[in-house]
Amino acid sequence: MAADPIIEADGLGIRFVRNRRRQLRLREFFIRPGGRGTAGLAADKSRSGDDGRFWPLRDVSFRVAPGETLGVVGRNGTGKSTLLRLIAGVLIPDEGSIRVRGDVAPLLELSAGFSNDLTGRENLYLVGGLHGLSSRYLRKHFHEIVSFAGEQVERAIDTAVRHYSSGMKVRLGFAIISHLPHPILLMDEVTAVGDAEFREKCYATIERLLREGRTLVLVSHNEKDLTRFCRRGLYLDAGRLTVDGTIAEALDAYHAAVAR
Ligand SMILES: Nc1ncnc2c1ncn2[C@@H]1O[C@H](COP(=O)(O)OP(=O)(O)OP(=O)(O)O)[C@@H](O)[C@H]1O
Repeated sequence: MAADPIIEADGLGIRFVRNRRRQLRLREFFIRPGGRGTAGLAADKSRSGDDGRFWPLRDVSFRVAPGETLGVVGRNGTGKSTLLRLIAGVLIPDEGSIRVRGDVAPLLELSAGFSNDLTGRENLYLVGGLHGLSSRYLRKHFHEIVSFAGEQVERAIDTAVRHYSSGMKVRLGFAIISHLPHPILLMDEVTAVGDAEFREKCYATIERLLREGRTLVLVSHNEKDLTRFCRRGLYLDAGRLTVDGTIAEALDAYHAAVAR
C-alpha cells in the first residue's frame, strides 16, 4: 500500500457484557481523530463466561488507504456495527488498537446529536458546530442544507425538533453531516435514510463525496449498495475477520455462509 493508512486496526477486540453498554455519548466523541489504545482495559481475556461477557469482535487487523471504499458484510450479530463504532470512537477497544488518521463524518444515527427542545435551525448550528463547522460556514450554507433536507423540514425549521417525524430528523441530519469536509465517511445501511426520493439524493451526494476522494466504510446487507459504492470488502464471521478482499469476494463468503 503506497499511502499511509487512514484507518489501521491491529488485533482489535472488544468485550461486551450482555445487556450492558459501555458507550460514550455521541457528543463526547465528535471530531476526535487519532489513536485509541487499550491501556489497561484488557484484564479478563476469556472468550465468554458465566458472567455474560463475550467478544463480539476479536483479533481484527486491517489497513485502509485514503480514498478506499470498504464494504463490511456478515450475518446478523457478527460485529459489523461494533466495528463502525470502534472506528467512530464511540466504543473503546479492550484489546489491540484502532488508529484513525483524520476526522470522521458519521453518517450513522443521524438524529442522535439533536436536542429535542431546540428548533431545526438551532440544531443545525449546534450539531454542525459540534462537528467543527464554523457558524460562518453554516450561515453561508444554511439554505442549501435546509433545502437538501426537503420541503417538510424547510417549513418546520423554526419548530422544536421534538415535533419532527423520525424521517425529518434523519433528513436534516444527513443534510448537515454530508456537508462535513471530513475525509472518512462511516455509513450503516444507506437505505435506512428515508424514502426513495431522498435516498436518490443521498446516493448522488455519496457518489460526489467519493469522487472527491473520501474514504468510505459502509456496513450493509444491501448488495446493490455494497457493489455500487465499495471496491473492497471485509467479511466478518462471528466477530473474526475471515475475508479481506474485493467486495465480490466478501459477498461470496457471505453467500456461502448463508447457504450452510
Ligand atoms: N452495547 C451492547 N452491549 C452488549 N451487547 C451488544 C451491544 N451492542 C451489540 N451487542 C451484541 O454484540 C454482537 C455484535 O453486534 P453488532 O451490532 O456489531 O452486529 P452486526 O453484525 O452489526 O448485526 P446486524 O447485521 O444485525 O446489524 C451481537 O451479539 C449483539 O447482540
